[in-house]
Amino acid sequence: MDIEALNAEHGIDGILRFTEGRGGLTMIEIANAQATALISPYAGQVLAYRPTDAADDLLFVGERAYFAEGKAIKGGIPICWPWFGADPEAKGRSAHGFVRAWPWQVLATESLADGATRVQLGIADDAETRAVWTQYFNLLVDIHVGTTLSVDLSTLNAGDRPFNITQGLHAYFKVGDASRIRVDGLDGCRYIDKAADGGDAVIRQEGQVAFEHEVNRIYEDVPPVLTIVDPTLDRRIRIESEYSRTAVVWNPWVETAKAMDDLDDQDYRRFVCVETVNTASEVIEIPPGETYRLAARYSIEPL
Ligand SMILES: O=P(O)(O)OC[C@H]1O[C@H](O)[C@H](O)[C@@H](O)[C@@H]1O
Repeated sequence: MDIEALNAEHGIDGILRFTEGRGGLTMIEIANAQATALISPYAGQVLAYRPTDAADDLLFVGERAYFAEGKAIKGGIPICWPWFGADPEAKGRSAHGFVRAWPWQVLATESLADGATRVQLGIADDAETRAVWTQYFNLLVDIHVGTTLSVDLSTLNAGDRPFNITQGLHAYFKVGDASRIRVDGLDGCRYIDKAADGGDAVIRQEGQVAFEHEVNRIYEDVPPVLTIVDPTLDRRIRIESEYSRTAVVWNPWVETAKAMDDLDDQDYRRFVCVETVNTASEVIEIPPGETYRLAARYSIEPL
C-alpha cells in the first residue's frame, strides 16, 4: 500500500496516520482524546484498542502471530466471512472464510462530533474473490474508536440470486489469567461442545463459564450482552452484540495452544475469545440487493 498517498487522502492531523507495522504491513494508528487503536487494512482487523483511562489494552495479539500476506493474524478481532469454521462445501478452503487473509480497501476516515474516530474498510467482489467464492457482494466494516469500540460488518448481496453466509467477529480479549476469569450471561443457554469427542454434544450451561481445560463452544439463543469478569486485571469487559443470537467461547488451553504455530505455549493464559457470530443454526440468507449486518460494541469497566 502507498502509505504517503493514504496519509494524504485519509490521514487526520494529530489523530489518524498510516504507518508501516509488523511484517511490513500497512497499519492505521489512531490516537484521539478518548482512546488509542491500531487497525490493519490487510484483513480489515482491529489489533489494539485502549481507552485513555484504561491500564490495559482490550485485545490480545501474540508474539508468534503471523503478519504476512495470505496468512490470518491470530489476535485482535479477525473477521470470519463468508463462512465461520470449516469450509461448508468441503473444497479445502481455509477455515473462517477468506477475508481475514485478504487486502481491504480504505474507503473513509472521519473525526466524529463526539470525539470518536471512524474508519470504513471494504471489499467488493472481483475475479480474484470469485475464484474463491462465486458470489457478487459488497462487504463493509465500520469501526468507531471512542470511549467504546464498535465494529459493524455489513454484507450487500450485489448479485441476482440469494446467497447464504455464516460469519463472526472473532475477538481475542486480553486477560490477566484465563484460569481466574469468568464469562457471564450464558447461564441456561444451550451449547454445542466442539471440544468434546465428536464435537457435537449439546449441553445446557449452568452458571458462569470458567476455564480449566480447552473450551470450544457454540452457544445458541444468547442474550445481547455478555461480560468477561477478570479479577487479575481488575476489570469487566462488556460485549454488546447486534444481529446475532449465537456466541462462540474459545480458549485452546495447553495442548491445542502447543499445537498451534502462531501461539506461544503460554498464550492460552493471556486471552479468551468471546465471538459474536452467525453460525450453527443461524445461517443467514441474503436476497439479491439486500444487506445483512453483524455488529458488536466493546467496553471496559472497573470491577
Ligand atoms: O486457528 P483459527 O483458524 O484462527 O481458529 C481458531 C478457533 O476459532 C474458533 O474459536 C473455533 O471455534 C475454534 O475451533 C478454532 O480453533
